[in-house]
Amino acid sequence: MSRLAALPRRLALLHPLKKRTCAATRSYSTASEQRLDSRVKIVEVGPRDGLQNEKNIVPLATKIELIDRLAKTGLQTIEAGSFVAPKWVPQMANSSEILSHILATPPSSPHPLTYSFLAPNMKGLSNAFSILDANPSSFSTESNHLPGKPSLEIAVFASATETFSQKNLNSSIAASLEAFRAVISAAKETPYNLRVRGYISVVLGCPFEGYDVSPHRVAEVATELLEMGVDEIALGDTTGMGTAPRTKDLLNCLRSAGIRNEDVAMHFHDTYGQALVNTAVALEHGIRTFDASVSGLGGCPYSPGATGNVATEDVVYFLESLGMDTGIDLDGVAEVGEWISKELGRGNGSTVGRAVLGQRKRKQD
Ligand SMILES: CC(C)(COP(=O)([O-])OP(=O)([O-])OC[C@H]1O[C@@H](n2cnc3c(N)ncnc32)[C@H](O)[C@@H]1OP(=O)([O-])[O-])[C@@H](O)C(=O)NCCC(=O)NCCSC(=O)C[C@@](C)(O)CC(=O)[O-]
Repeated sequence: MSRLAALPRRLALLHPLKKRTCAATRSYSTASEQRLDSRVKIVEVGPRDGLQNEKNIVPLATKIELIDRLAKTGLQTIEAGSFVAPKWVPQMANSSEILSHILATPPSSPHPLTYSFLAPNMKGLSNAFSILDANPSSFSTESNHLPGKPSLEIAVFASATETFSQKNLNSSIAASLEAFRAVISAAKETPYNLRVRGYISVVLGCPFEGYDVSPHRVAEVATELLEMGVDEIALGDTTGMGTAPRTKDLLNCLRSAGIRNEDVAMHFHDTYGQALVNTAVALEHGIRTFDASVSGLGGCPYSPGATGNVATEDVVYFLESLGMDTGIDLDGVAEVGEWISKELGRGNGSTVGRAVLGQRKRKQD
């Protein structure tokens, strides 16, 4: 059954549960949720979330090389750009060129590849559509898989707090959700039939409102996005303020609200060094999709003090050490991480990346 066909049943489940309190965490998960599946999906967000905060404009050729190199490491979903207002995030201004490149010369890969682009409003989505219209038959859709042609995904991004929503989108949470409704429905229309991801930022701490972020509010926003038709909710610990107990409480709250683990991705930043601990909590809870950024690049321009996403190399090493299967070549990602760090003139932010490359060098010496 397709995801869309499954939606009404899921919504029928969600509605009566919407007002459940988050205390009701007992025995709600289904047998399939409890089954410990060892396959984990890593969403590489380096080329977008990782680069968007870089002060100096990264050359288009470097961005494209980064995306192409990452696609050869076994990563199957790569967030490649962002159709936002350039005066808000100048670094993402050449996302049209990036999308054009991906469609014109998709990297050869034994795996199907999906590229994701943020679009906060219809203006951003129209800009993405104009590239798709100029390149028909160059991408797969949810309903029409074309061998060797990448799939595309659009991501909208809501917030769990009003202050962050104003700072990031210049609008209230409610107004942003109304704008997303149009984006989601247009993205899903024929001929595009695109997958849509719905981010929720600052779910475990807000740079303006502190630790007091209500998990109930997160569950409400997630429910609204799912009702609008998003295929996945990505929970952003934008500030890295999340801790193990609070990650657990949040996920229990979402479960109580009827949100399925398979509809949830975790997006951890490592500002306080808690990202892998929180990853373990989410994994134990049954989550199987995690965002990460090569060499720990990143930080949100509208979240002062937030540092990078958890490094892809660290997440891969950690998950594989637990017996999980990421399908990613650790050495390959470590090389990309070292390369992009040098290109950006910064240190490699991945502990594992440095260790892997250091060990290789010692062997060679
Ligand atoms: C939503 C707006 C546009 C509202 O911003 P606004 O200023 O209220 O928008 P507006 O409608 O008044 O338009 C202002 C100007 O921008 C243009 N414009 C308007 N929209 C677009 C567009 N899509 N693409 C290109 N141009 C656009 C529009 O045409 C106009 O141009 P002008 O008439 O001045 O020449 C703005 O707030 C914005 O772009 N915000 C994005 C901020 C952002 O990208 N933040 C980072 C991503 S979120 C994140 O990183 C967190 C995440 C996802 O990683 C997860 C986590 O860790 O939490």
